[in-house]
Amino acid sequence: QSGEVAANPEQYDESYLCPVQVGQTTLNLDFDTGSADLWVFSTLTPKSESTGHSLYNPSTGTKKSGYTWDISYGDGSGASGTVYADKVVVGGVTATSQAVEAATSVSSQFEQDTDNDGLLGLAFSSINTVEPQAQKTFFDSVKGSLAKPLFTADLKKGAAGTYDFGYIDSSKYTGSISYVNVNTANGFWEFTASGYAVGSGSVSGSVGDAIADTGTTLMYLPTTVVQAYYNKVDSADYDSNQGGYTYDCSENLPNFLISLGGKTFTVSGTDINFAPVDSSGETCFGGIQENTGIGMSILGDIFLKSVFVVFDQTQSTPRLGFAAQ
Ligand SMILES: O=C(Cc1ccccc1)Nn1cnc2ccccc21
Repeated sequence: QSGEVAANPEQYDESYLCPVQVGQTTLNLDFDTGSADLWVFSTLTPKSESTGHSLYNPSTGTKKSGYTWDISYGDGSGASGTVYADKVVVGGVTATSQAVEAATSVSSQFEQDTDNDGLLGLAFSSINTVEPQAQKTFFDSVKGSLAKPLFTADLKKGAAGTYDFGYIDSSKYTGSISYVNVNTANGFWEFTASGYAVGSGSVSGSVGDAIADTGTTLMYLPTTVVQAYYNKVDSADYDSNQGGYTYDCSENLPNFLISLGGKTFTVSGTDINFAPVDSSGETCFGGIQENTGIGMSILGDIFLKSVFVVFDQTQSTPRLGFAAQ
C-alpha cells in the first residue's frame, strides 16, 4: 500500500497536524520523527484536561491489559496512560492492529493546544515508552506492506505540506536527493551534518551530530554556529528571560547554509524569523537557537520546511535523503 496525508501548520508553524483515523474517530496528530509513541487524547483523559480536543474512544479497541506508557519531551511536556490495539489509517495506509496509547494524563502544554489531539511517533521503535513491552510505531507496523519501506516529509512555511508513505513523489522536490547514513543507536533519525555558512558563500566548519525532528519547532545548533549566525544580526542578543536569541522584528535575517551528504541547502532568513515574543510585535525570537544541554543538534521544522526529506529504510542501514523543495 501507499498514501499521502496533509500536514497542516499551526500558528507560526509551531507544529504540523495531520488527520488520522484512530478506531472510529478522526484525530489531528503531530507527526513526530523525534519520538516513537502514538498517543492520543481519549475518553479516559480527565475532562479538565481534554476540553476542546477530539477524543479516541477505546471501546472500539482491544485493551492490552497491564500495559502502560509515560513519555517526557525535551521541552518539559509529557503525557501518560494505558494501551489499546486498534485500527489506524493515515492517508489510506492502514495498520489493522496498531498500539494506540490512550492518555489518562497530559501536561499543560498539550492541554492548552486544542488543535493537537496527540502525537504519531516516527522515530525508531526502540525508544517507544510502553511497558512491559515496547510497541511498534505506525511506520514499523505498515513498513512491510508499503510499496517501498520509506516515508517522506514535505513541510511548508505557513501552508499545508504532506507526508507520503511508501513512495517518493518526484514532483515535490527539485534537483537530486543527497543521502546520509543514519545512526539508530539513540532511536532517532540521527546523522552527521557537515559545513555551514551564514548569509552566502562557501560552507566551512562542521555542525556535527544532528537529528531530523519534525516534532521540534526550531533549529538547535552548536553555540559556535549560533554565535556566528547572530553576529550578522545587528539588533540580536541572547535574552535569558526569553531563553534564547531575540532581535528587532524589523531586521532582515541572513540565510543559513548547511551541507548534508555533499549538497548545500539554504534556509532562508525569512524562514528563520520565527515569531514575535509578545503582542507588541517589536521583538522577535529566532528560529536558530543553541543546542546547549540537548547533547546533539536538532534540525526541526524551521529547517525541514526548506527541504524535501526521505526517511528511508530500504537498506540494512537506514538513510536520510535531502532535496531542495
Ligand atoms: O523534545 C524535543 C527536543 C527539544 C526541544 C527543546 C529543548 C530540548 C529538546 N522535541 N520534541 C520532539 N517531539 C516533541 C513533542 C512535544 C514536545 C517537544 C518535542
